[in-house]
Amino acid sequence: MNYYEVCLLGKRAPLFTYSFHEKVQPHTLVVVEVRGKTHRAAIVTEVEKPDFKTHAIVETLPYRFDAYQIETARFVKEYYACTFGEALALFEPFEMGRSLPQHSEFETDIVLSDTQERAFEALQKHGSALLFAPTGSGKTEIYMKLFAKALQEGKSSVFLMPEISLTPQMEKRLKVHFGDRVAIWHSKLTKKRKTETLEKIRSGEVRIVAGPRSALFLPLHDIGVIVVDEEHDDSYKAHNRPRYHARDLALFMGKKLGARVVLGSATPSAATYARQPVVRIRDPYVKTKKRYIFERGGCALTPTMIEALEAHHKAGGQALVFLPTRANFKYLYCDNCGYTVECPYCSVGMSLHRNRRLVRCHYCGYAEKIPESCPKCGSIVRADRIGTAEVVEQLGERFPEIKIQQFDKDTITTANKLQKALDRFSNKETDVLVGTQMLAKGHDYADITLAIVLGLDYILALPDYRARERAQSLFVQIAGRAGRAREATVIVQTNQPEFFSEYIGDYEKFLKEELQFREGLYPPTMHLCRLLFASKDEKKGLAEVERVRVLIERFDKVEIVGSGKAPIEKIAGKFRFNILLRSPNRSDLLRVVKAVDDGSFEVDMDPVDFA
Ligand SMILES: Nc1ncnc2c1ncn2[C@@H]1O[C@H](COP(=O)(O)OP(=O)(O)OP(=O)(O)O)[C@@H](O)[C@H]1O
Ligand SMILES: [Zn+2]
Repeated sequence: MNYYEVCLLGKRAPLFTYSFHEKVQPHTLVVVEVRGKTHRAAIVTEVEKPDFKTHAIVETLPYRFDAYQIETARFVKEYYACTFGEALALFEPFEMGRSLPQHSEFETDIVLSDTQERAFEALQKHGSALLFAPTGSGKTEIYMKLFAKALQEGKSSVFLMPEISLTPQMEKRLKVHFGDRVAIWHSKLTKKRKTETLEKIRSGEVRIVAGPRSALFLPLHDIGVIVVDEEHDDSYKAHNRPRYHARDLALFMGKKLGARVVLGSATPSAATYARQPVVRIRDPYVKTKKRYIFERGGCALTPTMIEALEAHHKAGGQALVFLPTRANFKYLYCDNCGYTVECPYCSVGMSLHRNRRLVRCHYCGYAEKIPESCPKCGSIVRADRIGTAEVVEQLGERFPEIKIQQFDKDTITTANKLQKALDRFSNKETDVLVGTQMLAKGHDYADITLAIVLGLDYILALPDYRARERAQSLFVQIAGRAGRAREATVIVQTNQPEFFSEYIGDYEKFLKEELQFREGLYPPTMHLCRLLFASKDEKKGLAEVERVRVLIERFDKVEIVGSGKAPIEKIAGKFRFNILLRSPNRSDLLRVVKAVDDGSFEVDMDPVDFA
């Protein structure tokens, strides 16, 4: 009899020992029984006969995880603090005994401009690099040339994009050049489609997979290129265990695989800009004129905007109206001057607790009374605003002849609805899209001549160290959806117009200043880790936080920025608490967290969400 330690895939469980009458290779997929229920599991190692009673493996399956998948899963387990089984469950294993696909010739008709060609060549010089290029500069064309080159070398490619809202249009563009060699992968595919696609990947028919972060984990043969488009986007960070960041994992996997990693963005994250070699393009592919109008005032449509909507519609143009997602937490902000109550210690906006009449920093816990009027301009501060539905309604009443589509998570709930909404926009059955962050990402429509941007001040006031970066990047990305082929107007409602106008056409300047501001406080020079606690009993929860805080203090290695209640104090009947840790040294942070981690809290390394 042989004995094996196995990990239960996707389970927060320790390794278990099972027996099997035959030899089984490490990393093979198996089925085991735990308390009468069957589970998918993977062989971790062979072990000596244990002195306790073991059960037999129910079945071995003809699938195996590759060495790079195992190494990446180990890294995820250590770095993002989860079990090996949870980490490994991210991956789809390879099929055993499947012969490698034949390398077939591939001709491409992708023609890059000189500027694009230079960037393409420059990217070849680096194992990984940032392609820092404005919206509409043809990053997608460059990626496609990279995929074509990989194909010519008999290699596969992974093309990550932040959200499935981008996949339908991208799929069309990719199919033109790659036909059936390309497949789209995302979590909303039907089970049948998933099985079919996986089979095509395993057989080598599909050599390019495009999709959101889960597309990183497929059994593609011989990955030569990994592209992370819109690398600045937060949706690359998983919000559940394992809380990995797909961009960072792409870099890790690229090294293991010897694959080239290209991170692309018009508005790269400050961290990537600081860490990666930069390949720069300065101009869009089609240079068009863009006019910017800044308007002060609250988050509402102004007469200028309404006139512009009508005029652009009459001229046959399409328009976008952007409003930020309703934040999960409330914060305070002056409608008149844009003033935000900031924590004096953390330089982030403080969140509002109206019933307690205070504003509190949820990084460090510092609190003060809600100011009765804005300390800067004396007018009344407020914390409410309108959403997409209200704007759609307002516009609908005003212009019954203009066809408006609400474009946010409330209305676009399925892949099918998304496809239909985008098709209607593309066919000009819709004139105006009114939406949230979903609008900002990568869409390429030639006839958008007007972009209206509301509520950027709310983003600026977010209690988040990346508030400025998020506001800037949204502004540039939304503006970038307009004027891709025709002259366009961008109307921005903000009480801090200088903050946006200063960097128009020069995002790099913003990044440099932002990095200076963060020096010694926030990433990339400092690393953050957030510990999340939840408890039905408020007192017990607080005591738990206190206990862990005291343990961490003993190490004297990492800074405790703050601890206490989370900004969203209660979810699903559970009180929420957090501890925010900071250190210039990642391994110190990991070591301390590991030493105190007894499973009673969630660990969020490199958090992007502070709610
Ligand atoms: N070399 C090229 N040949 C033909 N068309 C091109 C070329 N480069 C760019 N274009 C066209 O210009 C438009 C913008 O290009 P693309 O969508 O690739 O830009 P992008 O940099 O990916 O933009 P974004 O950052 O906004 O996603 C597209 O419609 C694309 O087809
Ligand atoms: Zn603070």
